[in-house]
Amino acid sequence: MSRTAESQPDTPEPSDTPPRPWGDLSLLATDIHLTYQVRMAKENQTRRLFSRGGDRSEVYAVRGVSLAARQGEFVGLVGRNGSGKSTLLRVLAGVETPTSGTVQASSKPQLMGVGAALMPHLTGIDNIRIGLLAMGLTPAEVQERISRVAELADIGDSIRRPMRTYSSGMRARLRFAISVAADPGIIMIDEALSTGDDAFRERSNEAMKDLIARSGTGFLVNHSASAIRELCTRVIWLDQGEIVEDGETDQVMTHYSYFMNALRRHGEETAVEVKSRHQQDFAQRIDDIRSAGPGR
Ligand SMILES: Nc1ncnc2c1ncn2[C@@H]1O[C@H](COP(=O)(O)OP(=O)(O)OP(=O)(O)O)[C@@H](O)[C@H]1O
Repeated sequence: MSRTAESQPDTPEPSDTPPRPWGDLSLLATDIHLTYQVRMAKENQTRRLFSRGGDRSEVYAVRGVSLAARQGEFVGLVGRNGSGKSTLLRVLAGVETPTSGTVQASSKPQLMGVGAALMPHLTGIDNIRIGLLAMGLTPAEVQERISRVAELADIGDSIRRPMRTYSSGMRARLRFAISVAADPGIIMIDEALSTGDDAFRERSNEAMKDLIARSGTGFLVNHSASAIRELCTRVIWLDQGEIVEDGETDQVMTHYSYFMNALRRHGEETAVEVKSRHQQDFAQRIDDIRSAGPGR
């Protein structure tokens, strides 16, 4: 997998604005496949127990995904359980290596919570300091942003207590606040926004929108259709590791909820028919674009 940081040209441009060889493109993934090797437990027929040492098998988690994301886009990844959303997100973030395919990004993606490995014996404030330093901020920048992080996390006086005394929700809120404060060009979030009460959800949604408005790019995995509809400008629907449809939020979410309803009410066979129709339409749109050639 190659990961490309934005490169500087040999000759400086006359303007103060640094040139962007990437234009407004921020991430490009090409033909990503990821297969996990798993060992199946062997059933002991007499004792009805499972033991190690069974056959090896493969789980095909991501199959031939290609996508491009631009600045200002907030991309939602949706799909039923096990469809490959989290695996794809980790590959795009560079924390998991695909079996084949490439991911290139204009800046290092920040998978929420990964850059800031929080330490249980340190206070919230110390964790903010260390987390922001670990994500590449200077000590002066850290000092300037500490209060903003504490405000967004909104965990009251607990910010001065050791992290080991926090509830899991408080930890998730602190992690989220640290990740956003680092102002990453590309942020990736897996479910975390569902943590917390309505007030926190509102504040965190606002913080995300601000980040994207400042030319960031976001990716969000979330099972809540309302969170996806509220935040995402575009949605990618995955099933069995493949893209079914990639497009405008309202359209993809309408098709996806139709598929999920079919699955609940009529079972797999009918749902797969619904999915195939949308997948074929999407493939046809891509073919049409390809045969029309580049626009002007
Ligand atoms: N570390 C792993 N080892 C083996 N198989 C894995 C591993 N992680 C994920 N898988 C499998 O890969 C497939 C995709 O999993 P993934 O977690 O990406 O799906 P998901 O769409 O995020 O699911 P969910 O909505 O349930 O969180 C599933 O079949 C899952 O069982």
